[in-house]
Amino acid sequence: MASHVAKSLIKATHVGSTAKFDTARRALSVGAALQQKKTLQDRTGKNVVLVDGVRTPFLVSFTDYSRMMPHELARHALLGLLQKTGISKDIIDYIVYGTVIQEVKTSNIGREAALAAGFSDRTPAHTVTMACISSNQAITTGIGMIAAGAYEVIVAGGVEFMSDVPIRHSRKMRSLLLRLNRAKTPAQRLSLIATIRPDFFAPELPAVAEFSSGETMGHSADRLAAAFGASRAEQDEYALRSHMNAHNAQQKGYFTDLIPVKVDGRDGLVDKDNGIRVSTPEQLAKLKPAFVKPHGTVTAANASFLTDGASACLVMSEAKAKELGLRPKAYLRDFLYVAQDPVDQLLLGPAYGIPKLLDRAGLKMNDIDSWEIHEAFAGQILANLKALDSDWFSQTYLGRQSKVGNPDMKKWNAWGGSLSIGHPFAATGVRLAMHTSNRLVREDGQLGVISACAAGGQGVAMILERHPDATAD
Ligand SMILES: CC(=O)SCCNC(=O)CCNC(=O)[C@H](O)C(C)(C)COP(=O)(O)OP(=O)(O)OC[C@H]1O[C@@H](n2cnc3c(N)ncnc32)[C@H](O)[C@@H]1OP(=O)(O)O
Repeated sequence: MASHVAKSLIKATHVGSTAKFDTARRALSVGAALQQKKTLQDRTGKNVVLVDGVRTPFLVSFTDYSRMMPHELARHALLGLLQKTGISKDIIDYIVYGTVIQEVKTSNIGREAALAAGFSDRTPAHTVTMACISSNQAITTGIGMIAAGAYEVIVAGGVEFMSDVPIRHSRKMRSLLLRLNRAKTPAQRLSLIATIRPDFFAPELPAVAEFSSGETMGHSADRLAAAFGASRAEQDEYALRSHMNAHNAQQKGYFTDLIPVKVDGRDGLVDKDNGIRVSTPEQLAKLKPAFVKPHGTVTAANASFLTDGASACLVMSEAKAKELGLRPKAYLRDFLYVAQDPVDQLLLGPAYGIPKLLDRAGLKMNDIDSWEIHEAFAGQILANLKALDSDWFSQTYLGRQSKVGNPDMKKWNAWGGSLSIGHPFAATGVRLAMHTSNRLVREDGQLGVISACAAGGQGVAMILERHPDATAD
């Protein structure tokens, strides 16, 4: 850190630019405060930075966004990013965008959103999907593109829209309709129509469920919580903590990643998350199990709720950010993906990813100043915490000699998490990155870890390091 600051100061002095000198001086004072803390080596040769990021308010599905289309929400995120960073569309080389449940008409939603936002038709865009870690995948795809020297300026993000999902005809009906389309004579058509039976009309609704096992995420979370001995009371307590932390952060105006959305037909702007709801332990205890009935422990309040929302962030090399006069939030220092048994360990991504990431970076739990861990379910978080603190789990599944231990819970999701803020699957990764970056500034930290589980039994872990120029606005 100190050498980086010194280099930028020397460079600024050489070019004689007042603005650059001010930036370097500011960096020096922040850098001096941070120099006692650990700094990580760049692994890409490009010092890739997260310049800034935004998200639409995350709304409970079937509320204010319900009449929109997902690419419109994504368009707001892209335009909001341009407005917040003050950059021109023309400098964006490539857009990588995540979505999980695709709207069939806009399957490459990154491209449709970019066109709707008025980006040049010469700006390529592709859509990635990796369940709840899709926008992490978008960010890390961008890092790879920059590291490879293919592109310099990347927009990464994601959108999820649970107020409208594709509902299919049954397989029998689909097959019939396709064959009808190919029938050559009225007689052939009539004989096909004569095969229709009542069960042809049963629609296929998409489920938040694992394809390979057929089990819903909620059911799996309930089994996981039971396996790790996370009680209903502990889950409710964790969920309440998430809502209280989010409420506090919302009241203090910490969610500076939010960009307001104008929704047609609605007065005013949508400018805050609407799922944050501080309840009481008594109210929470009254709720019935949502998935495993009647004895399960996962309820509507200790599960993340179905959410609509979109996010976008700007990723480039540090040198490019300097050239453009931008003040990055954080270095994107390292990342990795993990995959494990999608039946019994479906939601244990953080328990696998965090130790591996820390080991690779030579860090311990207490080197981390800010944890932003996706809260799919309170029971899933508690299971991951118990796994991280278990020698048995570490020896049996991670090939480590001992556990990595417990994080300092004061540093864990201090602004709430997906349980309270919401979880539009493919948009959450950017929210985690922005809350990490902004918390590092407000809490005067240096290193932040993001981790999340995802359907398919996969997971991500990433390390961000505060940039000396970062502000929390
Ligand atoms: C890797 C991953 O991320 S996997 C995770 C993927 N995400 C999921 O699987 C989403 C899981 N969540 C869900 O499917 C749904 O939110 C469910 C099934 C849990 C709940 O859905 P619904 O039943 O529609 O929830 P709804 O909002 O109606 O709440 C049910 C009840 O709980 C109450 N409730 C919900 N949240 C709270 C809260 N925080 N405090 C107090 N009460 C609450 C509601 O008021 C409602 O009470 P009522 O029945 O008296 O009106």
